[in-house]
Amino acid sequence: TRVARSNYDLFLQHGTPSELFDVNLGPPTKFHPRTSFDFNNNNHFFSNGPSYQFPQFPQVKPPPPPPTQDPATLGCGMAPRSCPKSKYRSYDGSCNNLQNPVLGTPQTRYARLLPPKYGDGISTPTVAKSGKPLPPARTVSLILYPDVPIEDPKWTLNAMQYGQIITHDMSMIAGSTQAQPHSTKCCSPNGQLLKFANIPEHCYPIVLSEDDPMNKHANIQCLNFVRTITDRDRRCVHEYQPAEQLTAVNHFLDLSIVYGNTDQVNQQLREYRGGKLRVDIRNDQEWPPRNNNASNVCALQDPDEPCYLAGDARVNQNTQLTVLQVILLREHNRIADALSKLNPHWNDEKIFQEARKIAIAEHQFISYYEWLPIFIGLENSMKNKIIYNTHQYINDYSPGVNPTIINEHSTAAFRYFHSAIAGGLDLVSEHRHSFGNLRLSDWFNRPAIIEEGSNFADLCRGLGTQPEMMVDQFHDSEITQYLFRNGSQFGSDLKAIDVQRNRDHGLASYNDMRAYCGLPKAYVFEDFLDVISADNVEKLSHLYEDPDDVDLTVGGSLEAHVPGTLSGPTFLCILTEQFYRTRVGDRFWFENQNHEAGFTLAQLNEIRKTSIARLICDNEHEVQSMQPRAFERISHKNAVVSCHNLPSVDLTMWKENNKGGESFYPEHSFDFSNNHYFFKK
Ligand code: HEM
Repeated sequence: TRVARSNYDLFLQHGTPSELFDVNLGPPTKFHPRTSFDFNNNNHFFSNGPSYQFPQFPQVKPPPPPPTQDPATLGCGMAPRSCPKSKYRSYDGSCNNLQNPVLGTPQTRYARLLPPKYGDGISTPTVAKSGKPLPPARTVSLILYPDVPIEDPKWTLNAMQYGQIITHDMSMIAGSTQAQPHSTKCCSPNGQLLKFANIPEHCYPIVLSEDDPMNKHANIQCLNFVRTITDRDRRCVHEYQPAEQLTAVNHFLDLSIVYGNTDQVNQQLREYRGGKLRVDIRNDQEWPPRNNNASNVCALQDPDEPCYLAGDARVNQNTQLTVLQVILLREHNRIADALSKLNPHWNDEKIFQEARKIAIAEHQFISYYEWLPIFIGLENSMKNKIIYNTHQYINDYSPGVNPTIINEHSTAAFRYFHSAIAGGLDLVSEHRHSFGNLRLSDWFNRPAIIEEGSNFADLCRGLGTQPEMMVDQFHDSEITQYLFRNGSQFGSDLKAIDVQRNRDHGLASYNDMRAYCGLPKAYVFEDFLDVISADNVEKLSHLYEDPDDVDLTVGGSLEAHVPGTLSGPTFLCILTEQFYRTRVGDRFWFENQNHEAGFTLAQLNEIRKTSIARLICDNEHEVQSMQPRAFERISHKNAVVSCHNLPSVDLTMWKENNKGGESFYPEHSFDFSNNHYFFKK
């Protein structure tokens, strides 16, 4: 059967609620209206802006940091000297906001919705109200996040995996690779606690109790944990200003995972011919180039195994993440090939930038129109002006909206979806028969597996066939006992890390964030019963001394979901705020009407035909069929069809001077980067 209309067309036709997403929308969500969020509150981003009003002024005087140094040498964001007039994004996100060109660039601070809650008011990890330590992160993980495997009835592993693509595009805590073991060792090589005097700077190890299964079976008492680098570490703050963590990548949703976050990385990735990105060809297929630093980046068992180089350092972290990175890389080259055939007079730079612009737009479209409605709800996304039901431009860019990634979003709310991770990856044939399964922890940082036999196609089909795990409080032990185990019996625990990271970043408490998001403040543990089950409230009351002590990561993850979404109200409020800012704070957002940098309306409506299903089909020739909505499980309403029958972006709309549509590229006559074209005429 031919699927005549794109997912977006169906969405337009059905409006809200849509058959397309087939969600139970439930009653309208109630949370803090976004408009009352105080943008000025976030002005700590601007290092020269007003400093914090935080509730408890330091109870313990921290050692003063060394004198402020020139940020140019150490980071914390440096404004470019000037912003060249360009119709394309920079790689580092600079000059996206012309009023504040450094906004959204790598090595700058995360934003915050609420002031931090450090132990000493300045930088040490959060402690209980009483001053005592909080319950150990690993204990919290063992009690609240056990492995109870429940498959999601509706959504595929693809939905989980694309989520990780989106997060990697938006942020990465500075100082960590989030993959390979950190070079700073906070525990002895055999997992013992170090003597206090021997613990390196920035260590905040996760301590295991005596009855911990890892301790009992392998005598492991300590898991490595290195604190995120802050503006204080980089010495670009004043003496008593509370620490703000830095993110290593640019904040925009701009496929920086493919193109890199700096000019230097981008240069390493480009072929400089035909507008293409560098690839290695093996078995007639395109693979990312080799990483020259393989022994440090990957966990190779044989030095000849591939270890990839991409725009993002985490590309090799897990098998299915690498699969989607390869698909996105191939998509760029596929578009570049098509554009150079259509416009043989374009040079490498022109083809590269136009292909990049199209690939980014497809990615923004898939992220916002296919992925977000599942995770934060269709109605919620529309109501909050995150997506629109239109064939027109959407001119909502606002330079006053800060596109910076919010700490509460990346360190707590967005990590909630770690729950959807599956511990085994299905290998699936063209007939959708699952004939094998790879263990996640066998292949962390070992991407070679995707090149073996027909694995790449089998994994692509697996992404669209295998269900993701239910988004709930349960987590697969592949990530809570075996994370990055690299051949050892045990590894690390991602949930314990998430809880520890919450405290490392001094996030506001769950209770304060609840109140910020419009839920009543809790005075006793029972007050949490409005959104958290009695069983979990009881567990919280045993773990924590006071309702104000409950970590945001923990409380938020136990809330009942808002109908039609995969999140409770507190996380939903944070996620909604972030995705609003990411869209409206991006001058190059694909739906903006921008005579210089945007698309023609005809091109924009081509972009709106793309889908995750077609993206995979177009970039792995052995995959010949796919269900139209590949974040959704196969069913009679979403049956597998031939790839050719899935709607696709017609790239002939990018043929210059195409008389069929509108007048394309009218700006060319003023664009000096293209003056060979101008003068030729
Ligand atoms: C197999 C899949 C995944 C693995 C192995 C994984 C692993 C990790 C690891 C090791 C970290 C760094 C932890 C730290 O040191 O603080 C991290 C961070 C994070 N993860 Fe995942 N993750 C996966 C999937 C996902 C998914 C599906 C999402 C959301 C949809 C997600 C969201 C995040 C976020 C937001 C961060 C913080 C990013 C930042 O540094 O700002 N992850 N993950």
